Amino acid sequence: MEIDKAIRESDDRRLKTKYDNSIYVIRRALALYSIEEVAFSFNGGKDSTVLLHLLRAGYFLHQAEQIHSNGDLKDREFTFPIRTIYFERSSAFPEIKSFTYETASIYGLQLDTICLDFKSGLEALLEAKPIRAIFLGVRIGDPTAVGQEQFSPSSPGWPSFMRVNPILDWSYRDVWAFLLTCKVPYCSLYDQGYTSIGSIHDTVPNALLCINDSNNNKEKFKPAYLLTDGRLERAGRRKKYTPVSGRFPAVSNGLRNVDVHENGMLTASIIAVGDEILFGSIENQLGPSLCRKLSSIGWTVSQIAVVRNDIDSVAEEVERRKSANNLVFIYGGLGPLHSDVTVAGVAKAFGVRLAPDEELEEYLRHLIGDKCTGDRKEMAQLPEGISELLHHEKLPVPLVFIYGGLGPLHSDVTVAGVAKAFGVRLAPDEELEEYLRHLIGDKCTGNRKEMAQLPEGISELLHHEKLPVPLIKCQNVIILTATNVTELDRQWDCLIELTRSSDLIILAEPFVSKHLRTTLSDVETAQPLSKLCLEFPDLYIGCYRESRYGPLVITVKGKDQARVKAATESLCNKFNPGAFYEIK
Ligand SMILES: Cc1cc2nc3c(=O)[nH]c(=O)nc-3n(C[C@H](O)[C@H](O)[C@H](O)COP(=O)(O)O)c2cc1C
Ligand SMILES: Nc1ncnc2c1ncn2[C@@H]1O[C@H](COP(=O)(O)OP(=O)(O)OP(=O)(O)O)[C@@H](O)[C@H]1O
Ligand SMILES: [Mg+2]
Repeated sequence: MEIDKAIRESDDRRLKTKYDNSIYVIRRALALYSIEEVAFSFNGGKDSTVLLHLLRAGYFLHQAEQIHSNGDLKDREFTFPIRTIYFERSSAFPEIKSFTYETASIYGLQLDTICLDFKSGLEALLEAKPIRAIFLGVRIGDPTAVGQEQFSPSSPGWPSFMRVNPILDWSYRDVWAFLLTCKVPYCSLYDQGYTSIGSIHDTVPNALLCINDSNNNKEKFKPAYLLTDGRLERAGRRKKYTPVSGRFPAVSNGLRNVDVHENGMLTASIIAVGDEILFGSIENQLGPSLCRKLSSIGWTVSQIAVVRNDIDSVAEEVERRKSANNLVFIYGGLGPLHSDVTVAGVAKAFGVRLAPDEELEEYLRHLIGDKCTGDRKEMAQLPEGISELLHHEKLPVPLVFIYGGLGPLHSDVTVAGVAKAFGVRLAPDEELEEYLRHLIGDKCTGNRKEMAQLPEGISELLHHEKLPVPLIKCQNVIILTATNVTELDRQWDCLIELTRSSDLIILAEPFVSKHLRTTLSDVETAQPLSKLCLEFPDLYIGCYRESRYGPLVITVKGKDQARVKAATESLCNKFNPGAFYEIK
């Protein structure tokens, strides 16, 4: 098969992995459902074009296996029997319509054109045909992908079928790598700067691909595959799509949209995650250091909180802080350990699930290598809520009464089939995983994949050449990976450098402050200080003692140097000369 050959001959390892995983999902689906029970939802878009070729390759391999021809099946003997459904809309681009029909004719697709809306169309289709599973070209990052897995039952209120999403974890870059490597035709709109296609009413070419042609004053656009940052894929989609994805930069860099606090101050909150800090075993050194850094760029820190390594504690704190502050910084609890719950806590605070992020995984692959493949975890899944393990000391792995088709291969579908028969999903089973750990060892812990999960739809990676792994930003929450002050210094410098090119953190006017020291008692200073606060409501006026009966230090802080000076003079004038002296 041409596609399989093109991928095998390519030296793009990442693409090979994506391809293999998708083919695995397709073959699994074809093993679970008969050919009459599956359908392919095709609309001429780039994602469904990728899926078409994957399905053809997957079906070819499936059929070759079925007829034991050891792959001898020739391309020319090959027909593609999977029913293909196309919801035609009057608002679709003519180029999309014509590409869909041309493609159907080139590849001999059995195209069912449906002119109803999705839901009614599916209801009618499922009534007329025995379809139980539909392949879709949905990818993580699509607004409709939220909450979906590779196999996801249709939503409540929709007719009942299984949504199969073989390219759920493909990135924009993967899609183009595939289409270009396999040299397959795609809709001409993508060569005119369209990067994701909705209807004629909501889609324009992506402005990020615009080349200004000064000669004839006309806008020209580069082809879609030249868009380097896939997160900007939907920048040409208007209305409906614009505000949905947190990954869309107009929103994710949205600090400018966040209301500045009542007094014109930008406020940040700091959350440290660490049982050890609460036990008193280690000090929270990053908090004070971060306060100084934020203060140096004119920000006010409203709170430093320390929370336990516990998802709910993190989630509660983040939820409370994110709406009350322009930015929240969180650190600690990051990594593969059981106590590393920060990212999950942030996801929970935003009410989204954790989803695999390939870009982050790619960074982690460079950092921690290829050791972890996660097979064991995949095998350790059982039908949820109905499974019981039957232990016996003579059995290395406990029994579940059924045999054959058990293991990590694509043809090992028995457990999934049982789950399906009971209408429940497969869920990880820790007990079984423990047995498998003893049996097949610890080589495959899937740590890297686990660490490469991010809150879905709201995460953005902040790259900087000086950082081995990018920082993570979930809307207005920045996750710092620093574990000591030196690492924090480096990460902070990178954040500030990124800010200069992309408005990440607003650099506010810096504070001006004066510190006055006095040996006057606090009883003597209390009233004049209260009056001073009323006179200068725009300034921060605070005091602290160096010891219970020792000198008092008064701080006057604000953004206007003249006001700070006036306030300190006013205070000094209320007392005898020499009662206060300024300290640094
Ligand atoms: C075959 C198929 C199955 C779908 N199943 C669901 C579903 O189960 N739940 C749901 O909310 N939307 C479902 N949708 C709708 C899509 O999630 C989504 O609304 C649509 O693709 C967005 O496209 P639009 O912007 O053109 O409306 C389905 C769409 C298709 C084509
Ligand atoms: N009108 C439609 N008819 C059939 N399937 C559709 C239709 N609209 C969406 N789909 C299904 O939903 C998937 C996701 O749609 P989406 O618009 O995100 O991707 P695409 O159209 O393939 O590519 P692009 O992101 O470039 O528009 C499609 O791949 C297809 O499987
Ligand atoms: Mg589309």
